[in-house]
Amino acid sequence: MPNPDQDLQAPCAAGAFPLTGAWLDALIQHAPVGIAVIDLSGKYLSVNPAYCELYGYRAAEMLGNSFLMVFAPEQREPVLQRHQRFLSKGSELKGEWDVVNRDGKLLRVLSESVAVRGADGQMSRLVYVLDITARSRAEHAKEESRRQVLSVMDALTAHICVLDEQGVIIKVNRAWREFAAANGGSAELCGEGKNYLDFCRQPLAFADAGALEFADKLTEVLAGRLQSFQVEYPCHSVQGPRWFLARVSRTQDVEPPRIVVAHDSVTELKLVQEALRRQEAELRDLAASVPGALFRLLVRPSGKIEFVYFSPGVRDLFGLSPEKACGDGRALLRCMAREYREACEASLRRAVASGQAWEQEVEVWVPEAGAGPKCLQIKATPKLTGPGECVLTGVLTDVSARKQAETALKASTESFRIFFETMPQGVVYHAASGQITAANPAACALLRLSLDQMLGKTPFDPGWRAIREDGSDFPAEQHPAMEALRTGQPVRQVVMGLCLPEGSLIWLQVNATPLFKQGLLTEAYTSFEDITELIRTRQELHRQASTDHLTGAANRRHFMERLQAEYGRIQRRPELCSCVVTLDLDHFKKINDGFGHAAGDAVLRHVTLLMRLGTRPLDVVGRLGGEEFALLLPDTSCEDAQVLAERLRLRIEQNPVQYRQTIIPVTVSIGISAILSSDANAELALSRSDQAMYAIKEHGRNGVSIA
Ligand SMILES: Nc1nc2c(ncn2[C@@H]2O[C@H](COP(=O)(O)OP(=O)(O)OP(=O)(O)O)[C@@H](O)[C@H]2O)c(=O)[nH]1
Repeated sequence: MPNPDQDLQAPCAAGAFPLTGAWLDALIQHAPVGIAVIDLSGKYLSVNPAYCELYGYRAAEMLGNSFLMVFAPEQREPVLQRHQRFLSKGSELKGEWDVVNRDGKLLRVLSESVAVRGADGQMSRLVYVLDITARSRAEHAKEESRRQVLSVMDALTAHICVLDEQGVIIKVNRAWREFAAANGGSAELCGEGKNYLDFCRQPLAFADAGALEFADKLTEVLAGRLQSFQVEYPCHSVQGPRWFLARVSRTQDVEPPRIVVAHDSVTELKLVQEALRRQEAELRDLAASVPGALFRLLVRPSGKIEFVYFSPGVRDLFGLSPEKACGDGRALLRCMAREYREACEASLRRAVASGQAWEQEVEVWVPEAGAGPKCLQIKATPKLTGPGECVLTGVLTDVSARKQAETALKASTESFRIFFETMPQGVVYHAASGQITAANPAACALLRLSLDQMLGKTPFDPGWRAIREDGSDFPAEQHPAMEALRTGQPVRQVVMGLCLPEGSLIWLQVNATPLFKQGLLTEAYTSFEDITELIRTRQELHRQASTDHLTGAANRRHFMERLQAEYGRIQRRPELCSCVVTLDLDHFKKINDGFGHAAGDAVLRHVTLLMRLGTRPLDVVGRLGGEEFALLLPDTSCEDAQVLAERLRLRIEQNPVQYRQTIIPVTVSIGISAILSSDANAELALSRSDQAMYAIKEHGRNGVSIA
């Protein structure tokens, strides 16, 4: 805007214009610009057509009226003052003004004034007015647009600069300035007025070797041979990795041409891309390491099923590449028998409808992927992705081996069950506690018990009295099952007598085997068979072999065996005391001779019976030969043995043998000896008792003597 004060200080040039009325009128009427003459008070003295047209008034409406009519009310006072100061002091008055035309429309005018003196000698102002509204608006719009461009540029996070065709930086935005300031003072090198091309050609300008390539391409754009290009480059800082995308483009339809360079940070994008790439790589590794094949399939709203992903494992399963498997779903279906296809599709539809996992086992036949049918397990999770559209992600696993094992196991289990049920041997399973968990029918039959009566019982149950072959108790903790559970070792061929609830005694041969699960001893089973007949036969044979057939007493060999065993026991435990007794019939020859040999035999049986009756079951009554007998008295002192012998002697004496009608008196001579651990052998004790017995013979017989 012109400075009114300055304008008014200018010297008045009114005297320099020799105007006459006619000349002035002609000038005003024909001038292409608006011209008016305004007197000191502000009244129009003259207006030309162009002036009237500019403001939209007729000349009659203006002449005689104040020129302030074309100003907005708030401008009128200062405008009038300037007008009057101009005329009173004299000067040029020019500048741009905002005025208002008759329609109230705002106009921008350029005016220039000169002071002229009229014929009456009064000073008037002659003003030339040019409508510059359009130009002003255009300039304003341009300025506005420029400001907008700059503010937009400043608002952008991209670093932007505008170059001229020589590469000189005309404008940079705020981000550019800030980045330049924050990165090693490059503001001096790439600020406004600097040549950006020169900057790019410096080593380490903003990137590495890519900078030269960038500069070359920029040169092409500057020369107009390339419209635009973009290049991504790393520009890492101490704070971390950074990447930028530089975009260069040449403006079109703008003169002179401008080149816009924008550097966008794509670090975040790059990091996300990098993370995605890593994730995808991990997923690929995972997919490759998963046995079988990962897959993803899409069920369209139309019901169409499309495989959209397969991991490379599909090649092993179907002999197809992942691409082929995705592209040709039918190739997969062709590998399935019809019933599997239908079952598979039905279960898939159910999973999609319910949102539940899709699980199915199918048998496939893939000639390309090796011989024989395969059993594949499908497991997938559905996820709705849109109305009626569902994606299922899952895994296909070859479970043929497992299936075969299951089938084999099933067959084996069935075989075992049949075997278990029908085998003649009894089989009983014991838990680690010893409790019976299973028993086969043979076991029930052998033990005369129902399954219910057996389950839960242990060898410690009082109802199970077990004995050894020698008649001694078989402790429950030594039961083969308990032995196997305790030691983890199998126990073989143990003979066990079982006193059954009904009272009978059966003999079993028992084997026990520990069973392990994952290295832990969890149970044991016993198998047994009835060997009662065998044992009885054996016992009979033994009895026969060890028994004197006439009297039923132990024969000499058996008696000596028992004496030997007792001697061994005494040697092991010298604190114990056992005795051996020798008993010889007195004058037996006379009985034979007097009553006959049969009567002698009867006497021998009679004495044996009395010996049996006078001793304990664990004592051994033996016939050593002829009319000589012996007793083995375990855990018996010499005193006790003497009492027993005396009682026996008396009983024999007082109970003569009745043979037919004959009473045959019998007496015996008895010798006693302790079995000493210090003896060199078992026979020594017998020898001492013999000597004691012979001593009695020598002293009249029918007596007892201790060695
Ligand atoms: N009836 C019978 N007699 C037998 C048997 N074995 C041996 N004898 C007889 O037993 C008799 C034993 O006689 P001796 O050795 O002289 O003894 P003893 O007559 O009892 O005289 P002392 O022993 O001195 O009192 C013999 O006559 C044998 O024949 C047998 O199994 N049955």
